[in-house]
Amino acid sequence: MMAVGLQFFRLPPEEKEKLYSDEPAKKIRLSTSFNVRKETVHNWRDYLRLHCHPLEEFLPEWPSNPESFKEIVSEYCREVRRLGLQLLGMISLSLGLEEDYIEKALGEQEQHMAVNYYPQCPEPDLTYGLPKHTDPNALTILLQDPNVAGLQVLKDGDHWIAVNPRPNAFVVNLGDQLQALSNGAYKSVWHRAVVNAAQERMSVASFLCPCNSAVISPAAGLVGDGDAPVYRSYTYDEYYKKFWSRNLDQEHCLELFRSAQLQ
Ligand SMILES: O=C(O)CCC(=O)C(=O)O
Ligand SMILES: [Fe+2]
Repeated sequence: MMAVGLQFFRLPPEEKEKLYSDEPAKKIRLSTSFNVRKETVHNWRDYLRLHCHPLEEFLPEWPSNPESFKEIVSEYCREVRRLGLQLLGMISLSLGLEEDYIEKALGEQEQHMAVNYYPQCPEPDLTYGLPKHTDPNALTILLQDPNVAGLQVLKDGDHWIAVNPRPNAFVVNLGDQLQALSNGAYKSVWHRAVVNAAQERMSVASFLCPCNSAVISPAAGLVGDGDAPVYRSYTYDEYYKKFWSRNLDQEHCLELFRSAQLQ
């Protein structure tokens, strides 16, 4: 997966330009930074963003250069989805819910992928690959460059720790929707990617996302008995639009969805 991703970013600019777009709603696009339409300070990142489910719907539009791209990346996407759904089952159980609770609550989940490419940066102290953010979706499965560190997570709200790559391991991030569904029991982690002067870096993030019409609210089994719902109900469509209308490093987007009683 990493190798074919890197081959893609090594293509000549004229070839890559055909896929360039800064329109967040586009389902297949090559872009840069995070949201160049909104932000005033750009980040040191290029990324290829693909919608991946249902595969048959999107595959025809995926890059056909490098030649092996579609085959390798589609197999990767299928496997990652299987893993993600298994994890959601385990997370449901860990909350004392039915194993299929979260999967049902999220509806037929979309799956998006960001193939991130962070070039060597001559002045890494002046920028980020990705600034501090939480992922807006439900669950993120991140494959890191095995040889170059860069991911950091915020611990106890006040210091950053490096999550260095481990051979053959994924990093799993819980996103905003699992924080909401679990009524805050699971936290959507603040994380960022730093860049360095010596080496380029890659990461591949696979995002499982609720279907747009899914109504997200704290699981009924987790509220009551003195535990008020921390978040109000909303559709994922509403959440996702709000997320992309903002800058990445503002306050937690979920803060805007707190229930009225608790504000
Ligand atoms: O490059 C990384 O390690 C982090 C990527 C990430 O957080 C994202 O794509 O949302
Ligand atoms: Fe992220």
